[in-house]
Amino acid sequence: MAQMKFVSNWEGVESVPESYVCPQETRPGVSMKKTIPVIDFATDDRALLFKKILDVTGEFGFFQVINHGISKRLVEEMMRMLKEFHGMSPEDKLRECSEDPNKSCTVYSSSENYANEQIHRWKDTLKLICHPNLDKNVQFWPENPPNFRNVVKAYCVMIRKLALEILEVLSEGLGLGKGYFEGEMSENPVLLVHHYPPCPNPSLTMGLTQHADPTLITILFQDVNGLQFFKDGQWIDIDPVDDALLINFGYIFEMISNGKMKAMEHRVVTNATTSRQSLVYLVYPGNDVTVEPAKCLIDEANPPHYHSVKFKDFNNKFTSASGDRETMMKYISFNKP
Ligand SMILES: O=C(O)CCC(=O)C(=O)O
Ligand SMILES: [Fe+2]
Repeated sequence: MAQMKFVSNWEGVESVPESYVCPQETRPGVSMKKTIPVIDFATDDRALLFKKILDVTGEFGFFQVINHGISKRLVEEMMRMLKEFHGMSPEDKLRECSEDPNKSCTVYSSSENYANEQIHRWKDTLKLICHPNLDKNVQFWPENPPNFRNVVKAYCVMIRKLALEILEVLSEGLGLGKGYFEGEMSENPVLLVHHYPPCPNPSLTMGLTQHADPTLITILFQDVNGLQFFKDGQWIDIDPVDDALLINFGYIFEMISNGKMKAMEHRVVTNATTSRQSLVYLVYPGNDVTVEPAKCLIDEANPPHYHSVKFKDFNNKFTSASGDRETMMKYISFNKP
C-alpha cells in the first residue's frame, strides 16, 4: 500500500531506491547562499511595512518577518510534537488520521498523487484543513501525540490571524482598499507539515520538486536549510532565520496584483545528516471565486496581463499540469512566459 512507504519510517536505509532517483536535469546541482533581510512586523506604520515588503520582494521575490505575533513557544511545541507524529509507526499515523469522514486530516508520502508519480519525493506530509470549520475538524484530528489537537488548533488560529494581517498590509499598500482579501478570497487555508528525513544520497533526490504555489500567499516556518528559490537563472539557498516566518506569493496573488508580485519557483533539497521539518500555511480562495487583476489596478495605461479564471478551474489545471510553470503561465497570462 502506497501510504506504508513513509520515508520517515525507513530506518538505516543505505541507498536511494530507483523510484526516488531524479533524472539528471532535475537533480540539486549548484546553489548560492544569500542573506535575506528580515522585516520587523511589530509596527503600526503599515505604509512603511508595505514599502519594506516591496523593497525586499523586488530583490528576492519573497520576504521574511519577525515579531509576527506567533510565540516561539507555540512554534517549538508544534515542531516537537509534529516530529513525534511523523516518527510514529505507519499504522499509528494512518489510524490517527482516519477519523474524519470529510478528510480534514490526511497523511501521505511524497505527494497526494503517489500512485501515478514517475519519481517519488523524499518526504512525508500531514495535511490539515483548518478553516472555516476548525472547531468541528479538530475533533477528528489525531489524539496522539498527546495535546495534538490543542496545539495545532492554537497554531491554526494564530497563523490565520497573521495571514489576514499580512494580506491587509498588502491590500492597503496596493491600493485595493480595506478587507480586499477577507472572506471568500482567503477562506480555504490548508496547513501542511512536511517531514524530510535524512537521505543517503542527497545529490540524487528531491524533497520537493520545482514549483510555484497555487496560492494567494504561503507562510512557512523551517527548522533546517533545504529550501531554495529560483531567481535570475540561479538556485538560492534560503536558510532558516531564528523565529522568522517566510512569506511567498502564489499565482493567485500574481494575477490579482497584475504581476506586481510574482509567484517564485522554489524546491526543497534533502541532506544526509539531519531531518528537516516545515510548517506550510497555504492561503487559497474559495472554489467559486473569480481570480483576475484587481479592477482598480487596471486602466488604459495598465492593461490586464492575466485572464479571469474561477479558482477551481485554475486549481484543476494546476493539478493536471503537475504545477508546470510554462503550462500555468500560458493558462493565466496574456503575455505568456
Ligand atoms: O518544505 C518547504 O520548505 C517548502 C514547502 C513548499 O514549497 C510547499 O508546500 O509548497
Ligand atoms: Fe511551495
